[in-house]
Amino acid sequence: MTSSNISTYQSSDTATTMALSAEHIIKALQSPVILLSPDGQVLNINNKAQALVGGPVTHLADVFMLSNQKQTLQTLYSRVLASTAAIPCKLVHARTNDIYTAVISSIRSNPDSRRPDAILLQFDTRLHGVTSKIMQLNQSIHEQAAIMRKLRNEGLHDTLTGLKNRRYVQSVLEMECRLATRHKSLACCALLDIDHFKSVNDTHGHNRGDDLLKALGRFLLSERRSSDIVGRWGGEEFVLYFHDTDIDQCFTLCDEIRQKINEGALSLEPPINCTVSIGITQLDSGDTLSELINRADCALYEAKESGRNKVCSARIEN
Ligand SMILES: Nc1nc2c(ncn2[C@@H]2O[C@H](COP(=O)(O)OP(=O)(O)OP(=O)(O)O)[C@@H](O)[C@H]2O)c(=O)[nH]1
Repeated sequence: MTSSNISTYQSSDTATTMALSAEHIIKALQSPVILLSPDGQVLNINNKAQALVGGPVTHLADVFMLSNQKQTLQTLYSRVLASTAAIPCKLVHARTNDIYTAVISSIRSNPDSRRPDAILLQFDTRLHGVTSKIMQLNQSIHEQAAIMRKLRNEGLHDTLTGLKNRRYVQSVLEMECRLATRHKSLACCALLDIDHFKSVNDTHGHNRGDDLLKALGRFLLSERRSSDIVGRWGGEEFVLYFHDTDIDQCFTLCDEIRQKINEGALSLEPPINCTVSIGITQLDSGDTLSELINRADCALYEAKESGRNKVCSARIEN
């Protein structure tokens, strides 16, 4: 499910915010998870759940029925709406007749609210430990919902490039660091800096410098996979965050970006010669945001010092 699908869901603004903010958390979980609206509409589904149900799905009832014929999914939803505790259930896949064990629980941004903002369905073949994982996820969603509300007030975007701004990326990466510690997730962070940007301003003027920054922003967005995060870190520096990506894959992705920029992919008219240097690092369990960024920054420094127009990778100290 893409964020654009999610944002078309209009019935509850809070549910939409939660679905968006839950996206990273749900993706990081090791078991199949579906986030539902209170009427069973699918707001978010992670890759593991998609593999289980056989592809994207818009409504839970399209794929599953309850294994107990006397109940309907609607009665299950009613029980969940009335309860704050997780409820175990068994679902039958309508196409394969396979039975799945799952836990379904309500998510409330306000614990006093009678109606939940969303419903979480987590499948588990072992079931052991699922409830505590749901508690963690609920907590994370609440933390994220609070951050998202704060960010909404303060502005999420960089006004020049339209990319996510530094404050937004910092908040999201802080959350990613906490999740990585809990769930051992695989991810990489990159800092990208335009080479000799001062001389672009000096030679072509500040407005053309701005045009270059905007073109680079557009290009980075076009190169981004749907799960990646791209933001302007400041000045002529950009930050990229890649989920489910190890350091070798990150190197390949970033070196492709570097090469394309070197070959004129920014399509400015009239053209401006531009190269970039990139420092990359893999997220390490227990990382703080500043540790992660410092490593990427050291690698960027190395790329600049060793001649620019290259990608350098930071090693994690043991
Ligand atoms: N046009 C424009 N220039 C900016 C903006 N933000 C920062 N800059 C300029 O970016 C330049 C950065 O220069 P330096 O930090 O010396 O770096 P550099 O010239 O890119 O050199 P290296 O990074 O070492 O390759 C400065 O001249 C800033 O004024 C902006 O929003 N628009």
